[in-house]
Amino acid sequence: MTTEVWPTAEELAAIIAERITEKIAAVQREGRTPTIVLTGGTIAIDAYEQIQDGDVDWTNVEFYWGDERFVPAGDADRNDQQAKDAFLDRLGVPAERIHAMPAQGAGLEMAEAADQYAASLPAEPFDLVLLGVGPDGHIASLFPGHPQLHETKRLAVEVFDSPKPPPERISLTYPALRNAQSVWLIVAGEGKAEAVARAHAHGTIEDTPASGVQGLTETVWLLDVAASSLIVTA
Ligand SMILES: O=C1O[C@H](COP(=O)(O)O)[C@@H](O)[C@H](O)[C@H]1O
Repeated sequence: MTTEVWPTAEELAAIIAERITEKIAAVQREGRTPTIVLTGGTIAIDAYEQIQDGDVDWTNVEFYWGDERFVPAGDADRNDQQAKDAFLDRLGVPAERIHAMPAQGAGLEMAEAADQYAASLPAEPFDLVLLGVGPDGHIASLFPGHPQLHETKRLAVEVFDSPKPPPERISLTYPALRNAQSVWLIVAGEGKAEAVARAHAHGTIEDTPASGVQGLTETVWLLDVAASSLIVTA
């Protein structure tokens, strides 16, 4: 695991935007179609807004989500809509490359929606999973103390009681999130400092879900100074 710290949230967002573009370009240079799992959250959206064309074929990237709010398609609360508004539409990513989680109102119960999404995931590891971290240490929609933390079979699950609104969500589980070459946890702000410190020290998945996800090749924490301020170094 590596941790990189940047002076401000603005600088962090710019670096995340650059790194995402570089990662996608590198996978495309290998002759493969990159598979990227997007997160919601404040720093993620700030970063997405700064993503530029770069040396990337944006028509040849598969985008998935780590979690989604189970509200109607197009709702401003949806993580997919926020990403479309921030960069996917601007860069011309075709609809067939955007693997959004099913929305409320599409005729599926939440458990069916989760299972349908799980069935649509690639078998090969994702190239990159991006994860925001909540002040309580949650990642995707895996919240402290919730039973979804212990799911070992299903790759996506329904969440009926998210402590952060809206309450109904779908989330990838650890088995899906860990099936990734690179996992980047992106975190800004003092309000996240305790959770970040726990994940760097004695945190468990029960109290700090962010402790429980590692990439197959790399796990990188990208932080601003405020979010890193309580990490205890030996
Ligand atoms: O609800 C969610 O929250 C987290 C973190 O969001 P933030 O605004 O505190 O940065 C996010 O990672 C997750 O995808 C989202 O659904």
